Amino acid sequence: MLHSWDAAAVRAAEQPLLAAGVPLMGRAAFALATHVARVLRDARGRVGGSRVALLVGSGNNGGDTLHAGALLARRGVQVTAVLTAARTHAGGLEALRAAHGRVVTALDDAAAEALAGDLARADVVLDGLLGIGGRGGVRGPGARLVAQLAALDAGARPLVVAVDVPSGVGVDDGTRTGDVLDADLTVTFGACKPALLLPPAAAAAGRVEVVDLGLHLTGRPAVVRLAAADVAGLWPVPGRDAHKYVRGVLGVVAGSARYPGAAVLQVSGAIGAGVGMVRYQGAAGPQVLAAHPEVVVGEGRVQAWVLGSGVAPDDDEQRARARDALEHALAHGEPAVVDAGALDLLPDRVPPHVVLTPHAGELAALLRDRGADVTRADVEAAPWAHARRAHELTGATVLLKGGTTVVVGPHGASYAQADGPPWLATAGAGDVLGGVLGALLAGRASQAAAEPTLPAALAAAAALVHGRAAHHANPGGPVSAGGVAAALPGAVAGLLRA
Ligand SMILES: NC(=O)C1=CN([C@@H]2O[C@H](COP(=O)(O)OP(=O)(O)OC[C@H]3O[C@@H](n4cnc5c(N)ncnc54)[C@H](O)[C@@H]3O)[C@@H](O)[C@H]2O)[C@@H](O)CC1
Ligand SMILES: [K+]
Repeated sequence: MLHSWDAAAVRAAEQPLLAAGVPLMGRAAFALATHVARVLRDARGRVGGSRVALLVGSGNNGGDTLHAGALLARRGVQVTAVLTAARTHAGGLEALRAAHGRVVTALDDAAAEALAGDLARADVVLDGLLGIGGRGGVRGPGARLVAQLAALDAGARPLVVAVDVPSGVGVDDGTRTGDVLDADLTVTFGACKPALLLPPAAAAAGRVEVVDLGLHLTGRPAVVRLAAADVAGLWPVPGRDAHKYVRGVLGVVAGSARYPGAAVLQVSGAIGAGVGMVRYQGAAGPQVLAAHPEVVVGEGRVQAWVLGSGVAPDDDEQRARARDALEHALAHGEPAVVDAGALDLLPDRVPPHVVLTPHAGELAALLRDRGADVTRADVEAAPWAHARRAHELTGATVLLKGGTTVVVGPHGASYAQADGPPWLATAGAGDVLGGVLGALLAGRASQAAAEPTLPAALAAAAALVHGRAAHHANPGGPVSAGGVAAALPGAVAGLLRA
């Protein structure tokens, strides 16, 4: 499990150590230089004689970068620091000069332009413009340097190591403003930051290395990412005396005569994830039974529900079934996944064991229905903020689908999972995910209703398993939603062994 902490929490944790004279910047710079040396060795086969350029901003992030540059210069690296602000960390600058590093300034756009060639020839560029003190996108000549580097062809671009965070990202909310230099590696200090997990900023971070500075971070982390090893603790693994009812019965109200595929895929997801039994309601019964003879079609007792996938707005019959099921679930404390065509059936407030699974467009519509002036693009620019808003407005746990899945529950529970390959962006994949999550909620129904933050953890686990199954389905290549569902049992088994 990877925890991230916002800038204020990191600063608060640094304070007592700084007061006690612990050389945090020295530790950070040493670790940074060690990682950069490793990058140079891996990419160029040597450390001494290679070229490193430092993009240096006005604060301590620039200080870290200069101190690391000094350590690299002492190992024979040709280091050039580009100072982008009138103010520069004095100790860092002194250390670099003492180590015979080259120092140039880019205090206006013309000077920044003139350095384009120098930067492009570097083996590695360290992005030390802004760290946790950055506000908004990079401004001033630093922005020009970033734009020049960002415009280079991938093959001609130096490797980029971001210092603490890629400069210009919203450290605490994962947004990004203006040009951000995509890093190959981010070396982050003291703790992971939300921007390194959350979309869209996290895409700029590359691989993330967290340097332990000995900070004592308390309270709830801002955003968490589950790892493979966390799944076994959340998964409803049957005991020796289990039977299908104990293991959980999932009611599925999905698909229609026109869209039977959504129902088939959702049921495949639930069965692949190991649900005890599925009861299906809707017009796609024949197709569901043809694919899964173990399914029972019709009403009956269930422990949890999945509602709305592939249910068209004009399908009055299926919408009525979804509405009845949702009312039943709410009246009886049964967990429910509410997807696509059932999202507009939600009452004003629901408990957190109701899990909404919208994509960005559906989340925007849900927020608009509740009076917010929000577009799909707004949601994509700030997914976490909008998922939180939806949780606050409805009370539900919210799983926002996307390349990185963001989950928000009560008491500040937030997850960002990036486990699937981009190939997973394929028709029907979301239906499979709903089935997986339904299986988890059915298997742990009474706990999910009693522990307000458990549904969020289960939703994150479902996203992780779904992503893993996509890798299993066809490593490195295209996948179909059906293929992902078929790969689920193997993926789950692998994770339970992890
Ligand atoms: N406090 C400490 O002892 C430690 C701090 N560390 C480093 O210090 C960093 C934080 O340092 P600071 O608080 O000095 O902040 P930063 O270095 O992140 O930057 C703040 C400076 O940038 C300017 N600035 C803010 N937004 C800008 C924008 N959009 N465009 C251009 N300039 C902008 C501000 O005027 C300020 O001078 C961390 O990210 C980390 O790299 C590490 O050395 C570990 C220990
Ligand atoms: K940075």
